Amino acid sequence: MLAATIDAPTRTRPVLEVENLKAYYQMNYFGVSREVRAVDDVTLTINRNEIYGIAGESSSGKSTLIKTIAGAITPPLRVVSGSVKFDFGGSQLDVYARPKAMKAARWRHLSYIMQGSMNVLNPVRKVRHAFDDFAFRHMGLSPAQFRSRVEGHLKRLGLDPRVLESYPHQLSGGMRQRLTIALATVCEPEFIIADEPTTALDVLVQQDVLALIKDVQQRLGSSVVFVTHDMTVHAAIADRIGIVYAGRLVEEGPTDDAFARPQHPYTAHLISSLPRLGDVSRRKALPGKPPNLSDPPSGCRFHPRCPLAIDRCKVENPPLVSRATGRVACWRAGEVEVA
Ligand SMILES: Nc1ncnc2c1ncn2[C@@H]1O[C@H](COP(=O)(O)OP(=O)(O)OP(=O)(O)O)[C@@H](O)[C@H]1O
Repeated sequence: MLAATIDAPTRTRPVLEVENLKAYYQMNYFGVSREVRAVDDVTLTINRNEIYGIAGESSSGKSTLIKTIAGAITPPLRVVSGSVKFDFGGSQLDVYARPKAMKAARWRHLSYIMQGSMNVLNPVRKVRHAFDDFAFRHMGLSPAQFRSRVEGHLKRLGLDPRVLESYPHQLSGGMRQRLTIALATVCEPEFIIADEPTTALDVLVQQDVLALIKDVQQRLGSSVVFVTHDMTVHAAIADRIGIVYAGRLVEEGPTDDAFARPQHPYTAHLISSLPRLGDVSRRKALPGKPPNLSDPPSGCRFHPRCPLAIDRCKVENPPLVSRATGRVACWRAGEVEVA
């Protein structure tokens, strides 16, 4: 389906609604148990036909959030409360109320591009087996029709179908990542989840892979949610961006707005740490370290590192409230300057 055929009300129809989601790692060390609150009360909505980027530094909970959205959780991770609901063209899917339905929806309606392409490409089998193993049974086609569909899909994505006869180790990292994207999209899913889709690729290949994600998203009219700590990747493809700090969503809005007018001091910090052409001055590092998520700070979790913190921030957790173009959780929202 082409994006151009999607009318405006359909485009703004939510395809995913996450409400008050809490997902914790239940750890037990020598009889002492503790919870790592990696996703702590996250509420967000993703619309049809949009690319939503989740940003934040390492260990902020980005991967755990999208794993939880994908229903791909295993112990010690546990969903403590909240809900994740998809609406695939009128058919509702409540991920944690009906986990079996989620299994059936994978690949067909929803695909998940995990970190590292080798996870889905078996090193000792030719690439075509990955397509046979993951996609064939979801497409209701004869083997010959399936093969022709896969080859057509690869060609549309600028890939030579002969690559199906290669072993993963014969291909470059960029090619393997392109194949992972082709694999994740061959069933034309409405929703694509990607974890660090371009990390470990060099800059030029990275641009290629980003263009491919954008192209396939537009071609299918699907929604994409992806995670990366790299703000330049968000700037390149995300329509909207959600900033996560210590397991919580602290700011969300259209990417251009978030970059031009960040409302949260943490967003401002992420943006001001980006290198700028011709600017050789040293970027100011944020003091301190990201908090321990089994014992996070009281009030606003960012307060120990925040240049604008006031007493209220130490005791009261700021709610995520709507602003003109997005949402922000900060008692001093809007008083921020990008250095
Ligand atoms: N399997 C696990 N068991 C226990 N704790 C975990 C596990 N995986 C992640 N965590 C913890 O959960 C928190 C969030 O980790 P997560 O990987 O979701 O962050 P992230 O923002 O995706 O980081 P990165 O960018 O480094 O991948 C961290 O404190 C991390 O140590």
